[in-house]
Amino acid sequence: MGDGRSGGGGANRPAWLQQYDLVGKIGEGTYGLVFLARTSHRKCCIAIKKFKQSKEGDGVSPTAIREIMLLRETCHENVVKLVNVHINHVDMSLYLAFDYAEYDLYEIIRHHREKLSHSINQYTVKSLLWQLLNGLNYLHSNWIIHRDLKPSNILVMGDGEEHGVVKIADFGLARIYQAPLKPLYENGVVVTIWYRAPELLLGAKHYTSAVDMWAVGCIFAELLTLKPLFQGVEAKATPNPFQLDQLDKIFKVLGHPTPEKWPTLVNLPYWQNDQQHIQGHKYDSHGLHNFVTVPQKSPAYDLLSKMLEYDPRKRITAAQALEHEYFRMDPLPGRNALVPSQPGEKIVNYPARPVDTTADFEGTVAVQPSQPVSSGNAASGNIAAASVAPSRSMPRSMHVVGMQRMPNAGISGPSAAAETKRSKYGNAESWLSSTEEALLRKPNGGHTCLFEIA
Ligand SMILES: Nc1ncnc2c1ncn2[C@@H]1O[C@H](COP(=O)(O)OP(=O)(O)OP(=O)(O)O)[C@@H](O)[C@H]1O
Repeated sequence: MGDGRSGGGGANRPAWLQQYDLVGKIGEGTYGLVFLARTSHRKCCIAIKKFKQSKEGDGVSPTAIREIMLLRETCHENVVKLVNVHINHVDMSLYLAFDYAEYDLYEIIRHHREKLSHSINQYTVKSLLWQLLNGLNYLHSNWIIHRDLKPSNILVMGDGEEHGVVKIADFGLARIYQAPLKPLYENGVVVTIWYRAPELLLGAKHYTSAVDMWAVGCIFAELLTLKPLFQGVEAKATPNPFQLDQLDKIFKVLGHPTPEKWPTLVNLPYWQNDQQHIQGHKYDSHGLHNFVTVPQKSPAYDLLSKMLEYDPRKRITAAQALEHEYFRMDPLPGRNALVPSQPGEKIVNYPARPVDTTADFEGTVAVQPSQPVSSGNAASGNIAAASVAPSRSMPRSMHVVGMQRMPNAGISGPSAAAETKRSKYGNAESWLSSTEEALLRKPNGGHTCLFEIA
């Protein structure tokens, strides 16, 4: 690399970008692009997530910056490490650099379904779930609710010291997305609703960490069956349209929710307002046992049904789930989820992440001068301080997958408008001292309750 494609090229490259050699684009989500890069000195792999600008071009909000500062403080083996943050003052776009993970649950499940045509072994399912719950328990204990858990956000490390270790990605980013970054509905990007909890689908105004446990239940079922459990068709109006089809899919499996079993159901807006489809329509439950491959009397089934409990206050918490009998019986969960479960069992070789090597970065300017790449972690709270994770596995193969080439915005210096924004938002460190965010509310029935949806 270092061939000039890496973000505007040569000597003009902003200081922070010079520590990375771009390999290519590895993905595109609702809010941005994800790139694979290597640190120039140590050749560690890094995933750089670039947030696209909203149509209004509002840039990065103070709330987003404050939120990112909090994310930089998180440190747990099962939570992906945010190693660096950069803001491009030219257009106030945001770059977050994370530890790179070769696999994710979306691709692992897909590989089993489409290539191997056999289920994921019990040890791997249990180890993936165990680690996911450990990471989630850490986040919830630190008042962070993910809000967008789905298989593509659950990463798994490739070859190396952390082989087979699960890393939760994209946690806390929902708060950054809220404003001013907007989802790109107009560009045809689909927001997955398959893992969304019923209370949110029914218009609940409060998030609790129980929404993440619902998503974990859906992911657990998908690991067992290789198929998404509730595959609703998304309603596309903005903002927050009523997702009737998703509720329909859930009710068909789990039966109609009742105020007897879920007392606060009667307060939910869509339960109150949509008499015809929701209250009035009676669903006969087909029963969860008809959709999953584990016996109804097994600990796995018991845990799954506790995760898919309608009433968020009764839904099992991550801490409680970790204590469940399922994790105390053979096969016991392990740190490397990808090793064979029994001697003699064949190891599954999952495909390396495809990389579009034709894509390139846009030029960027750091919030403050970056420090040289070092092996240690940077001082916390320093938004642009460079810190690079210990060596990561390199992708085993690189190939172009025919994605679109990114436009190159260039780095010709900030515009007057950008200068105004820089003076408004550029002093990132000042946000660290700001503690006025009402982060802590009383946990509700064991679940962390943090967010109020506008
Ligand atoms: N740290 C990382 N290492 C390796 N791949 C990553 C990393 N973070 C994200 N990815 C991958 O990049 C791709 C795009 O991720 P991104 O989070 O932008 O979108 P998404 O999860 O597919 O959708 P959404 O935007 O709706 O969350 C996904 O395949 C994801 O697994």
